[in-house]
Amino acid sequence: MPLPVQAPSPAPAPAAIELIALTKRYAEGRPAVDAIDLRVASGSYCCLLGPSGCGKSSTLRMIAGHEAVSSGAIVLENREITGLPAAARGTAMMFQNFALFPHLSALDNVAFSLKMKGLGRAERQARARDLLDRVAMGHLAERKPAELSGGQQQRVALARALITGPRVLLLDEPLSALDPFLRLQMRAELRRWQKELGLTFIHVTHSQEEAMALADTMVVMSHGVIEQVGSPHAVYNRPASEFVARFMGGHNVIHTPAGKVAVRTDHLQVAPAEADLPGDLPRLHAVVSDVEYQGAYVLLGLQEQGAARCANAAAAYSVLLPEAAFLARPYQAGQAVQLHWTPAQAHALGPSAPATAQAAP
Ligand SMILES: Nc1ncnc2c1ncn2[C@@H]1O[C@H](COP(=O)(O)OP(=O)(O)OP(=O)(O)O)[C@@H](O)[C@H]1O
Repeated sequence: MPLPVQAPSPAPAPAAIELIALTKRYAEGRPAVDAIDLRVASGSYCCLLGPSGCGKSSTLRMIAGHEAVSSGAIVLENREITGLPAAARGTAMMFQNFALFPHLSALDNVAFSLKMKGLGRAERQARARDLLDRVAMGHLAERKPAELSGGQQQRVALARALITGPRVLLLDEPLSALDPFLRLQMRAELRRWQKELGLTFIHVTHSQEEAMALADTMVVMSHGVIEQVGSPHAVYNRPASEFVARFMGGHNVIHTPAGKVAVRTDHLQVAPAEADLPGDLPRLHAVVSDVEYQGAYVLLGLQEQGAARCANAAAAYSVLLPEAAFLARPYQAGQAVQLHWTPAQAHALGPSAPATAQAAP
Protein backbone atom coordinates (compact mmCIF):
# COMPACT_ATOMS: atom_id res chain seq x y z
CA MET A 1 0.00 0.00 0.00
CA PRO A 2 1.47 3.40 -0.89
CA LEU A 3 2.38 5.53 2.03
CA PRO A 4 0.28 8.66 2.41
CA VAL A 5 2.12 11.61 0.98
CA GLN A 6 2.58 14.27 3.60
CA ALA A 7 1.94 17.80 2.44
CA PRO A 8 5.09 19.85 2.93
CA SER A 9 4.64 22.25 5.78
CA PRO A 10 4.51 25.81 4.45
CA ALA A 11 7.80 27.65 4.64
CA PRO A 12 7.74 30.45 7.20
CA ALA A 13 7.18 33.86 5.61
CA PRO A 14 10.51 35.62 5.09
CA ALA A 15 11.26 38.10 7.85
CA ALA A 16 11.32 41.73 6.82
CA ILE A 17 12.79 42.74 10.14
CA GLU A 18 14.51 40.66 12.75
CA LEU A 19 15.46 42.05 16.15
CA ILE A 20 18.05 40.02 18.01
CA ALA A 21 18.55 40.68 21.74
CA LEU A 22 17.90 44.35 20.96
CA THR A 23 18.64 46.52 23.97
CA LYS A 24 18.42 50.24 24.72
CA ARG A 25 19.89 51.59 27.92
CA TYR A 26 19.54 55.33 28.48
CA ALA A 27 20.89 55.32 32.02
CA GLU A 28 22.10 53.02 34.78
CA GLY A 29 19.62 50.41 35.96
CA ARG A 30 17.01 48.64 34.01
CA PRO A 31 17.18 49.05 30.19
CA ALA A 32 14.28 50.80 28.42
CA VAL A 33 14.33 47.93 25.90
CA ASP A 34 15.66 44.72 27.40
CA ALA A 35 17.15 42.19 24.95
CA ILE A 36 14.03 41.69 22.84
CA ASP A 37 13.85 39.13 20.03
CA LEU A 38 11.25 39.60 17.30
CA ARG A 39 10.66 38.49 13.71
CA VAL A 40 8.24 40.55 11.64
CA ALA A 41 7.04 38.72 8.52
CA SER A 42 7.56 40.44 5.19
CA GLY A 43 4.46 42.21 3.91
CA SER A 44 2.70 42.07 7.27
CA TYR A 45 1.14 44.75 9.47
CA CYS A 46 2.76 44.62 12.89
CA CYS A 47 1.63 46.74 15.84
CA LEU A 48 3.88 47.37 18.85
CA LEU A 49 1.50 47.91 21.73
CA GLY A 50 1.88 48.70 25.39
CA PRO A 51 1.40 51.27 28.13
CA SER A 52 3.34 54.52 28.24
CA GLY A 53 7.03 53.96 28.92
CA CYS A 54 7.10 50.26 27.93
CA GLY A 55 9.79 50.91 25.30
CA LYS A 56 7.79 50.69 22.06
CA SER A 57 8.92 54.07 20.64
CA SER A 58 12.54 53.38 21.59
CA THR A 59 12.29 50.08 19.70
CA LEU A 60 10.86 51.83 16.63
CA ARG A 61 13.47 54.58 16.77
CA MET A 62 16.27 52.02 16.93
CA ILE A 63 14.86 50.27 13.84
CA ALA A 64 14.64 53.65 12.08
CA GLY A 65 18.21 54.58 13.00
CA HIS A 66 17.11 57.60 15.03
CA GLU A 67 18.37 56.08 18.27
CA ALA A 68 21.68 54.24 18.80
CA VAL A 69 21.44 50.59 19.83
CA SER A 70 23.06 49.72 23.19
CA SER A 71 23.48 46.06 22.22
CA GLY A 72 21.89 43.48 19.94
CA ALA A 73 21.21 43.56 16.22
CA ILE A 74 18.63 44.65 13.65
CA VAL A 75 18.43 42.69 10.41
CA LEU A 76 16.38 43.93 7.45
CA GLU A 77 15.77 41.30 4.78
CA ASN A 78 18.93 39.38 5.73
CA ARG A 79 21.10 42.52 5.83
CA GLU A 80 22.34 43.76 9.16
CA ILE A 81 21.48 47.46 9.44
CA THR A 82 22.25 48.03 13.14
CA GLY A 83 24.99 50.62 12.56
CA LEU A 84 23.76 52.17 9.29
CA PRO A 85 22.56 55.78 9.07
CA ALA A 86 18.77 56.19 8.85
CA ALA A 87 18.79 57.08 5.15
CA ALA A 88 20.73 53.94 4.18
CA ARG A 89 18.51 51.39 5.94
CA GLY A 90 15.58 50.85 3.61
CA THR A 91 13.14 52.05 6.25
CA ALA A 92 11.06 55.24 6.39
CA MET A 93 9.29 56.81 9.32
CA MET A 94 5.92 58.51 9.57
CA PHE A 95 5.53 60.63 12.69
CA GLN A 96 2.65 61.38 15.03
CA ASN A 97 2.38 65.06 14.01
CA PHE A 98 3.33 64.23 10.38
CA ALA A 99 6.37 66.60 10.67
CA LEU A 100 5.60 68.34 7.36
CA PHE A 101 7.51 71.53 6.47
CA PRO A 102 4.92 74.28 6.92
CA HIS A 103 6.41 76.62 4.29
CA LEU A 104 6.53 73.98 1.53
CA SER A 105 3.66 72.81 -0.70
CA ALA A 106 2.47 69.20 -0.44
CA LEU A 107 4.42 68.48 -3.64
CA ASP A 108 7.66 69.98 -2.34
CA ASN A 109 7.24 68.21 1.01
CA VAL A 110 7.00 64.88 -0.79
CA ALA A 111 9.87 65.71 -3.18
CA PHE A 112 12.15 67.02 -0.41
CA SER A 113 14.25 63.92 0.22
CA LEU A 114 14.86 63.49 -3.54
CA LYS A 115 16.25 67.04 -3.58
CA MET A 116 18.63 66.03 -0.79
CA LYS A 117 19.70 63.10 -2.97
CA GLY A 118 20.53 65.49 -5.80
CA LEU A 119 17.77 64.52 -8.28
CA GLY A 120 16.80 67.14 -10.86
CA ARG A 121 13.68 69.24 -10.28
CA ALA A 122 11.64 67.74 -13.13
CA GLU A 123 12.26 64.16 -12.06
CA ARG A 124 11.63 64.69 -8.35
CA GLN A 125 8.43 66.61 -9.03
CA ALA A 126 7.19 63.92 -11.42
CA ARG A 127 7.84 61.21 -8.83
CA ALA A 128 6.27 63.23 -6.03
CA ARG A 129 3.19 63.96 -8.15
CA ASP A 130 2.87 60.28 -8.99
CA LEU A 131 2.87 59.36 -5.28
CA LEU A 132 0.43 62.13 -4.39
CA ASP A 133 -1.91 60.77 -7.08
CA ARG A 134 -1.58 57.35 -5.49
CA VAL A 135 -2.83 58.63 -2.15
CA ALA A 136 -5.59 60.65 -3.86
CA MET A 137 -3.91 63.99 -3.13
CA GLY A 138 -2.77 64.98 -6.64
CA HIS A 139 -5.42 67.71 -6.90
CA LEU A 140 -4.13 69.42 -3.71
CA ALA A 141 -0.41 69.19 -4.57
CA GLU A 142 0.17 72.95 -4.44
CA ARG A 143 -1.40 73.49 -1.01
CA LYS A 144 0.65 74.13 2.12
CA PRO A 145 0.09 71.83 5.15
CA ALA A 146 -1.96 74.48 7.01
CA GLU A 147 -4.43 74.46 4.09
CA LEU A 148 -5.01 70.71 4.41
CA SER A 149 -7.19 68.70 6.82
CA GLY A 150 -5.60 66.26 9.29
CA GLY A 151 -6.42 63.30 7.06
CA GLN A 152 -5.01 65.04 3.98
CA GLN A 153 -1.82 65.91 5.88
CA GLN A 154 -1.51 62.27 6.82
CA ARG A 155 -1.70 61.23 3.18
CA VAL A 156 1.01 63.75 2.28
CA ALA A 157 3.15 62.40 5.15
CA LEU A 158 2.64 58.88 3.80
CA ALA A 159 3.63 59.91 0.27
CA ARG A 160 6.69 61.65 1.68
CA ALA A 161 7.70 58.52 3.59
CA LEU A 162 7.20 56.32 0.52
CA ILE A 163 9.21 58.41 -1.94
CA THR A 164 12.50 56.84 -0.91
CA GLY A 165 11.13 53.37 -1.78
CA PRO A 166 11.39 51.87 1.72
CA ARG A 167 10.92 48.15 2.36
CA VAL A 168 9.55 48.82 5.83
CA LEU A 169 7.40 51.75 6.90
CA LEU A 170 7.64 52.71 10.57
CA LEU A 171 4.66 54.58 12.03
CA ASP A 172 4.88 56.25 15.44
CA GLU A 173 1.35 56.83 16.83
CA PRO A 174 0.25 58.00 13.35
CA LEU A 175 -3.41 58.44 14.28
CA SER A 176 -3.19 60.11 17.66
CA ALA A 177 -3.23 63.69 16.29
CA LEU A 178 -6.58 63.08 14.56
CA ASP A 179 -10.06 63.53 15.98
CA PRO A 180 -11.91 60.30 16.83
CA PHE A 181 -14.02 60.21 13.66
CA LEU A 182 -11.09 60.85 11.32
CA ARG A 183 -9.00 58.38 13.29
CA LEU A 184 -11.37 55.56 12.34
CA GLN A 185 -11.40 56.62 8.72
CA MET A 186 -7.62 56.93 8.46
CA ARG A 187 -7.17 53.65 10.28
CA ALA A 188 -9.05 51.92 7.47
CA GLU A 189 -6.95 53.81 4.92
CA LEU A 190 -3.69 52.76 6.56
CA ARG A 191 -4.74 49.13 6.39
CA ARG A 192 -5.76 49.46 2.74
CA TRP A 193 -2.51 51.20 1.78
CA GLN A 194 -0.45 48.54 3.49
CA LYS A 195 -2.23 45.77 1.58
CA GLU A 196 -2.05 47.63 -1.73
CA LEU A 197 1.62 48.54 -1.39
CA GLY A 198 2.56 45.09 -0.07
CA LEU A 199 5.04 46.72 2.33
CA THR A 200 5.81 45.78 5.91
CA PHE A 201 4.31 48.28 8.36
CA ILE A 202 5.47 48.52 11.97
CA HIS A 203 3.05 50.76 13.86
CA VAL A 204 3.47 51.90 17.45
CA THR A 205 0.31 52.55 19.42
CA HIS A 206 -0.92 52.54 23.00
CA SER A 207 -4.45 51.73 21.81
CA GLN A 208 -5.55 48.11 22.08
CA GLU A 209 -8.50 48.79 19.80
CA GLU A 210 -6.29 50.31 17.10
CA ALA A 211 -3.84 47.42 17.23
CA MET A 212 -6.64 44.83 17.07
CA ALA A 213 -8.21 46.57 14.06
CA LEU A 214 -4.97 46.90 12.10
CA ALA A 215 -2.48 44.23 12.97
CA ASP A 216 -1.68 40.88 11.44
CA THR A 217 0.68 40.54 14.38
CA MET A 218 0.42 42.28 17.72
CA VAL A 219 3.47 42.63 19.96
CA VAL A 220 2.46 43.47 23.53
CA MET A 221 5.26 45.09 25.52
CA SER A 222 5.68 45.94 29.18
CA HIS A 223 8.71 47.36 31.01
CA GLY A 224 11.03 46.90 28.05
CA VAL A 225 10.21 43.26 27.33
CA ILE A 226 7.78 41.47 25.04
CA GLU A 227 4.89 39.87 26.93
CA GLN A 228 3.18 38.26 23.93
CA VAL A 229 3.34 38.09 20.14
CA GLY A 230 0.38 36.83 18.12
CA SER A 231 -2.60 37.61 15.93
CA PRO A 232 -5.21 39.89 17.51
CA HIS A 233 -7.51 36.88 17.83
CA ALA A 234 -4.87 34.79 19.60
CA VAL A 235 -3.81 37.58 21.95
CA TYR A 236 -7.40 38.45 22.85
CA ASN A 237 -8.56 34.88 23.31
CA ARG A 238 -5.41 33.43 24.83
CA PRO A 239 -3.66 36.20 26.78
CA ALA A 240 -0.31 34.84 27.88
CA SER A 241 -0.24 36.54 31.27
CA GLU A 242 -2.28 38.51 33.76
CA PHE A 243 -0.63 41.67 32.44
CA VAL A 244 -1.83 40.97 28.86
CA ALA A 245 -5.35 40.01 30.04
CA ARG A 246 -5.69 43.21 32.05
CA PHE A 247 -4.03 45.43 29.45
CA MET A 248 -6.15 44.12 26.57
CA GLY A 249 -9.30 44.61 28.65
CA GLY A 250 -12.53 42.65 28.26
CA HIS A 251 -11.29 39.96 30.68
CA ASN A 252 -11.79 39.03 34.30
CA VAL A 253 -8.77 37.67 36.13
CA ILE A 254 -10.04 35.10 38.62
CA HIS A 255 -8.03 33.29 41.29
CA THR A 256 -8.91 29.59 41.33
CA PRO A 257 -7.36 26.73 43.32
CA ALA A 258 -5.58 25.73 40.10
CA GLY A 259 -4.11 29.21 39.54
CA LYS A 260 -5.20 32.42 37.86
CA VAL A 261 -7.51 32.22 34.87
CA ALA A 262 -8.91 34.81 32.46
CA VAL A 263 -12.61 34.70 31.58
CA ARG A 264 -13.94 37.16 29.01
CA THR A 265 -16.52 39.63 30.32
CA ASP A 266 -18.95 38.39 27.67
CA HIS A 267 -18.37 34.76 28.72
CA LEU A 268 -18.73 35.17 32.49
CA GLN A 269 -22.29 34.25 33.46
CA VAL A 270 -24.35 35.83 36.20
CA ALA A 271 -27.21 34.21 38.13
CA PRO A 272 -29.25 35.24 41.18
CA ALA A 273 -27.69 34.25 44.51
CA GLU A 274 -30.45 31.71 45.17
CA ALA A 275 -30.24 30.00 41.73
CA ASP A 276 -29.52 26.28 41.86
CA LEU A 277 -26.48 25.86 39.59
CA PRO A 278 -25.02 22.47 38.63
CA GLY A 279 -22.65 21.48 41.45
CA ASP A 280 -19.56 21.01 39.26
CA LEU A 281 -19.58 24.52 37.76
CA PRO A 282 -16.82 26.81 39.02
CA ARG A 283 -18.38 29.90 40.59
CA LEU A 284 -17.94 32.73 43.01
CA HIS A 285 -20.31 34.85 45.07
CA ALA A 286 -20.41 38.55 44.30
CA VAL A 287 -22.44 41.72 44.73
CA VAL A 288 -23.42 43.99 41.84
CA SER A 289 -21.75 47.36 42.33
CA ASP A 290 -22.54 49.16 39.05
CA VAL A 291 -24.99 48.78 36.20
CA GLU A 292 -23.90 50.65 33.07
CA TYR A 293 -26.20 50.83 30.08
CA GLN A 294 -24.16 50.78 26.83
CA GLY A 295 -26.87 50.44 24.19
CA ALA A 296 -26.58 46.95 22.70
CA TYR A 297 -25.00 45.74 25.97
CA VAL A 298 -25.28 46.31 29.69
CA LEU A 299 -22.05 46.17 31.71
CA LEU A 300 -22.33 44.93 35.28
CA GLY A 301 -19.55 45.82 37.71
CA LEU A 302 -19.22 43.40 40.66
CA GLN A 303 -17.29 43.01 43.90
CA GLU A 304 -16.50 39.70 45.50
CA GLN A 305 -18.88 39.09 48.37
CA GLY A 306 -17.44 40.15 51.70
CA ALA A 307 -14.70 42.30 50.10
CA ALA A 308 -14.50 45.77 51.62
CA ARG A 309 -15.32 48.41 49.05
CA CYS A 310 -14.12 51.98 49.13
CA ALA A 311 -16.18 54.59 47.33
CA ASN A 312 -13.83 54.98 44.38
CA ALA A 313 -12.64 51.36 44.03
CA ALA A 314 -12.89 49.87 40.55
CA ALA A 315 -15.15 46.83 40.22
CA ALA A 316 -13.28 43.56 40.67
CA TYR A 317 -15.24 41.74 37.97
CA SER A 318 -17.27 42.72 34.93
CA VAL A 319 -20.01 40.94 33.06
CA LEU A 320 -21.17 42.14 29.65
CA LEU A 321 -24.78 41.13 29.02
CA PRO A 322 -26.66 41.58 25.74
CA GLU A 323 -29.38 44.17 26.32
CA ALA A 324 -32.17 41.62 25.72
CA ALA A 325 -30.72 39.22 28.33
CA PHE A 326 -30.49 42.03 30.87
CA LEU A 327 -34.06 43.15 30.20
CA ALA A 328 -35.29 39.55 30.55
CA ARG A 329 -33.56 39.28 33.94
CA PRO A 330 -32.44 42.69 35.26
CA TYR A 331 -29.91 43.13 38.08
CA GLN A 332 -29.46 46.12 40.31
CA ALA A 333 -26.66 47.61 42.40
CA GLY A 334 -26.41 45.94 45.80
CA GLN A 335 -27.87 42.62 44.61
CA ALA A 336 -26.09 39.41 45.63
CA VAL A 337 -25.37 37.10 42.68
CA GLN A 338 -23.34 34.09 41.62
CA LEU A 339 -20.75 34.32 38.83
CA HIS A 340 -20.03 31.11 36.97
CA TRP A 341 -18.20 29.86 33.90
CA THR A 342 -17.40 26.62 32.15
CA PRO A 343 -13.88 25.22 32.16
CA ALA A 344 -13.71 25.86 28.40
CA GLN A 345 -14.34 29.56 28.99
CA ALA A 346 -11.44 29.87 31.45
CA HIS A 347 -7.99 30.46 30.01
CA ALA A 348 -5.09 29.62 32.34
CA LEU A 349 -2.66 32.53 32.72
CA GLY A 350 1.09 32.03 32.71
CA PRO A 351 3.53 34.20 34.62
CA SER A 352 4.46 37.58 33.15
CA ALA A 353 7.71 37.81 31.19
CA PRO A 354 10.61 37.42 33.66
CA ALA A 355 11.83 41.00 33.42
CA THR A 356 8.32 42.26 34.13
CA ALA A 357 7.97 40.03 37.13
CA GLN A 358 10.98 41.79 38.64
CA ALA A 359 9.78 45.19 37.51
CA ALA A 360 10.20 48.04 39.89
CA PRO A 361 6.95 49.95 40.38
N1 LIG B 1 15.96 60.08 25.21
C1 LIG B 1 15.73 59.47 26.37
N2 LIG B 1 16.54 59.65 27.43
C2 LIG B 1 16.33 59.01 28.60
N3 LIG B 1 15.30 58.17 28.81
C3 LIG B 1 14.45 57.96 27.79
C4 LIG B 1 14.61 58.61 26.53
N4 LIG B 1 13.59 58.17 25.71
C5 LIG B 1 12.86 57.34 26.44
N5 LIG B 1 13.35 57.20 27.69
C6 LIG B 1 12.80 56.33 28.75
O1 LIG B 1 12.78 55.00 28.25
C7 LIG B 1 11.58 54.35 28.63
C8 LIG B 1 10.82 53.89 27.39
O2 LIG B 1 10.41 55.04 26.65
P1 LIG B 1 9.66 54.93 25.25
O3 LIG B 1 9.43 56.31 24.75
O4 LIG B 1 10.39 53.99 24.37
O5 LIG B 1 8.29 54.26 25.71
P2 LIG B 1 6.89 54.23 24.99
O6 LIG B 1 6.30 52.91 25.32
O7 LIG B 1 7.02 54.55 23.56
O8 LIG B 1 6.12 55.38 25.76
P3 LIG B 1 5.07 56.46 25.21
O9 LIG B 1 3.86 55.71 24.76
O10 LIG B 1 4.80 57.30 26.42
O11 LIG B 1 5.76 57.20 24.10
C9 LIG B 1 10.80 55.34 29.48
O12 LIG B 1 11.06 55.06 30.83
C10 LIG B 1 11.38 56.68 29.08
O13 LIG B 1 11.30 57.61 30.13
